[in-house]
Amino acid sequence: TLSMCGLGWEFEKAEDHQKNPWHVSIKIARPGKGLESCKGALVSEYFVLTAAHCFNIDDRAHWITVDMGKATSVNRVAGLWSHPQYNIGKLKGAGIPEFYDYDVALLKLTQKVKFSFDSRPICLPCTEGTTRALRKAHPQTTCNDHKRLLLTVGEIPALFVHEDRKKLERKHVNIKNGVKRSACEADAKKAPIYVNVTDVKQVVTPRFLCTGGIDPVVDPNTCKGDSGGPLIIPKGKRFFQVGVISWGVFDVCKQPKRKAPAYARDFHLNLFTVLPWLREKLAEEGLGFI
Ligand SMILES: CO[C@H]1CCN(Cc2c(C)cc(C)c3[nH]ccc23)[C@H](CO)C1
Repeated sequence: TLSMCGLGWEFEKAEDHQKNPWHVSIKIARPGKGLESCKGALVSEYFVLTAAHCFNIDDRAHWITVDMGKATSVNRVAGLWSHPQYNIGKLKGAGIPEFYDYDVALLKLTQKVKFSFDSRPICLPCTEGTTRALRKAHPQTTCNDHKRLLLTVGEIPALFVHEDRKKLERKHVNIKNGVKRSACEADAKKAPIYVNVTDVKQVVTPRFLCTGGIDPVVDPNTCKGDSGGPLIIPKGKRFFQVGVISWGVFDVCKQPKRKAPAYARDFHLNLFTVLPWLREKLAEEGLGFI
């Protein structure tokens, strides 16, 4: 059966996880070290999409658990694949301690997820599910059509989900994909660890979407703990993932009392820039990449 992606249960009484049935919480329990947590999105029966920086090179799949919100089970992980071009230490030689290019990873679960009210995948770009969800279901619909329809030029209304003590809160932001894009990206240089950055393009590569700041409106910012969660475009009562939350200039959760500065921006890995990798890794998942 063709499972419908990106469908949330919108009734007011619906539970958080029924409204956001793709939202997952990821825990990494490294022996002898603390617990690290990240977020992710269910994208098929076996796979969760998240950020590569949530993991270390020597992390083992069996240290990772995936919680889909239902009190009962947590899911175990059979495999972890970070994007091959992800390398957080790549620019250390240039005095840039953290480099987030290609910050995306896929986790394969040990058991197939039974889709339900609480667990259902989000729509990925350039899949048949997205064509149907965009109600453009004519066979000529191309991957470029998806990009044109979702990543329009200008300020794009989008959202991410912040999890606070098991409560899921939707945060509404604007992707700066037009004239405001360069100002958004320029604020990356205000990050303390980027003091040695001469050209912002060294750290804000073409792989990123930019949100945050106060223009056109004050955008909420991400926290470190939001890493790996989806950046979502709501369209016609369906939800489309266009990005993965990667990094931010200012961690609002670290200084909750302090108002975020105007230069607080957030950067998200643009899924349209890693399609060959997504197609390859998700080839067996029946998503019907176009
Ligand atoms: C460029 O320098 C910064 C890089 C990352 N930042 C941490 C961080 C990560 C890792 C991931 C997400 C989603 C974040 N949202 C807000 C902060 C934040 C710190 C600043 O807090 C240093």
